[in-house]
Amino acid sequence: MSEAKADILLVGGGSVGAIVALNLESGRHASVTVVCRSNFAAVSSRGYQIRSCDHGSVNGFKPSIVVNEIPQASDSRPFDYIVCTTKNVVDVPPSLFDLLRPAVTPGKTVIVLIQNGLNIEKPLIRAFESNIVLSGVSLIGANEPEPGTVVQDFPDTLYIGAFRNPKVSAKLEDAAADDFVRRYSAGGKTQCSVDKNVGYTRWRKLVYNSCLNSICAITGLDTGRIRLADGAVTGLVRPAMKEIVAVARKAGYELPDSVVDDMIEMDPVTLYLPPSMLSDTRKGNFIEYENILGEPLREAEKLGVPMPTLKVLFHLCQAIQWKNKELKGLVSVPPSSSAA
Ligand SMILES: NC(=O)C1=CN([C@@H]2O[C@H](COP(=O)(O)OP(=O)(O)OC[C@H]3O[C@@H](n4cnc5c(N)ncnc54)[C@H](OP(=O)(O)O)[C@@H]3O)[C@@H](O)[C@H]2O)C=CC1
Ligand SMILES: CC(C)(CO)C(=O)C(=O)O
Repeated sequence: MSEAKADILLVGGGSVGAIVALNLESGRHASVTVVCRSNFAAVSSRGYQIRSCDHGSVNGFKPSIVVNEIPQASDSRPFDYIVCTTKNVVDVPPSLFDLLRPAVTPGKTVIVLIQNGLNIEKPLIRAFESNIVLSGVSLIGANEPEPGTVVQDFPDTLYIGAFRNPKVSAKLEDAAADDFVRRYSAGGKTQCSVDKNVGYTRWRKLVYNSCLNSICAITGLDTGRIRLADGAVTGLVRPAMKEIVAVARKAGYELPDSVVDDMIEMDPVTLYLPPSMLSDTRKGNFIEYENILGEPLREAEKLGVPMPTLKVLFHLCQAIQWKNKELKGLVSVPPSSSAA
């Protein structure tokens, strides 16, 4: 007898969310309800148009259900999993936990955060103390150049492991990670594996994200061009990456020296890959600078590790965020006193 499909709510049907939904649905061990926002009209009418290095061209992919607001959890059929693939922008309300609250069944729904950054689980574990929260670290290189059209340039590699919730048994957390990996992998077009050391994996990925995402977003250059640009790798990328490695080591995660070159060379130059933060600045979207730069900086301050390059990158990103907040009416400035 085949096992029942898991009921999965996927919040954030953008670049990563579309591919996650495709992997889950194609394995036939999950039924996915996708919450879309700006691309709702496109996805609900025509489905996703996907060009993927893993799946080829998939035109008109429609997950089981497409909605444009977070549904209320049903007593008779609660969600087994809520997968979050929104950008984690903690300095812009509403908070992720307030957004998810109606759909979470206490003690039942497993929350999976497929998002970049450090300490993203903390507010979720505080808000849902009887629920399991899993970490999803993704390498995928996906973009949505227009609503509902998704381009995936990098093979989907996803690491799933448990964030430890002191009020939930570690055995149940690990079993949930195993179950999710099995369902996600069932379609056979992805590399999804269990992550036994979530802290290490997240710090390792920060070597890329804190440095390349921010430097590309600030300069407007993709990762290929940043490697070709005069002085950018030696003057900016490498020093920033070494600072992340130093603080990770002080925090107990022994990253090897080779991680710096591994991250710089991760994508081929001619892929001209825009990291997700550069895609956001190009679209005028808010950026995830707090969890990608702010949290590592705060850890460094606690541990007494200097991060001069990261600090400058953080404040430049903070200024970019403020610019977008003003454009979107979230902050206002006093009237101009210029005579012009
Ligand atoms: N793209 C990539 O290659 C990679 C991304 N990541 C991480 O994965 C996460 C997702 O990134 P990515 O897919 O690129 O992001 P996208 O911006 O492409 O997609 C996020 C989606 O979430 C939607 N969304 C945001 N808030 C809400 C809400 N309140 N209700 C419903 N939908 C909402 C957005 O809608 P709207 O369009 O209206 O804003 C958008 O469709 C991030 O943490 C990112 O850092 C990790 C590895 C690689
Ligand atoms: C490493 C990379 C570029 C894609 O996997 C990423 O994490 C991002 O775009 O934020």
